[in-house]
Amino acid sequence: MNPSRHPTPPASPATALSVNVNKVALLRNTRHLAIPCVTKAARLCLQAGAQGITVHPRPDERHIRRQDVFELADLMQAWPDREYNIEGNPAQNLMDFIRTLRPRQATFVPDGADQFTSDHGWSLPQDAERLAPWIAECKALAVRVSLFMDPDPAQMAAAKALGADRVELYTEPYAAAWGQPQQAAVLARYRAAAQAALDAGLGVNAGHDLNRDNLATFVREVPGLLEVSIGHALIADALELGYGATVRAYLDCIRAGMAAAA
Ligand SMILES: CC(=O)[C@@H](O)[C@H](O)COP(=O)(O)O
Ligand SMILES: NCC(=O)COP(=O)(O)O
Repeated sequence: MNPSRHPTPPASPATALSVNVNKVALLRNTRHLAIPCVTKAARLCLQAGAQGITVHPRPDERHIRRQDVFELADLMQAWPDREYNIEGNPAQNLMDFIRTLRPRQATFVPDGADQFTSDHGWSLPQDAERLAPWIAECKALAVRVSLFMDPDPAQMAAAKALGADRVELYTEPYAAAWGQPQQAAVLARYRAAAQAALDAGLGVNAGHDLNRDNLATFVREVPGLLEVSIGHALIADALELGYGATVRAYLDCIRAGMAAAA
């Protein structure tokens, strides 16, 4: 489909929304019926204005399978103004996808093969030596590199020194603190980590357990946020509201956060 014929998305907020479609694949994998369709979900999210699609093809293929990664790459060819973000551990299966598909962004996540979900970032400088060649290879392929990191200001300069373009702040601790007495203190850590990343010359992404309740505050409070990748809560909302209305609701949350920050 000619991209020029796609519906014009609403005015894009500075913070891009990348929809993670892992959980569409998880539901699909529970029957041999190819529904719900992962590429249809991605297309509907893009049509509603999502600026990107994210997948995390884990080695056990519990949700996103190799074929999904390739079919989504084909879909993204028709949306040249949107971004494809492939997440994974470069020590496992990620680099084969990067070499073959050259997505706009690769997000390095230090997950073990059988990990329940992502629950921590890289440790720098401890992980630096082994990450450096993978980062260099991605850069040589013109693939932007984002490192999944805990909100630790002290590690941001090392991420930049490694050649990373961005960091993705792991936001589960923020989501867990949402509405709790410690919310302000936790949010202050993310502000400090983002500012340290910006000071080091890194772009700032964020993700994990963001949702319609906690997103606007995070966008308002965290400086320089370029992208949020959101899957679990967004797909859960889409089961109730549909993909289009859900994506528009999340874009509204981002806009509200940007407006409050202005
Ligand atoms: C890296 C991260 O926080 C998520 O993008 C990750 O994809 C979640 O993985 P699951 O969808 O398997 O929980
Ligand atoms: N990098 C975070 C992501 O892609 C989605 O995380 P979640 O919203 O499924 O927790």
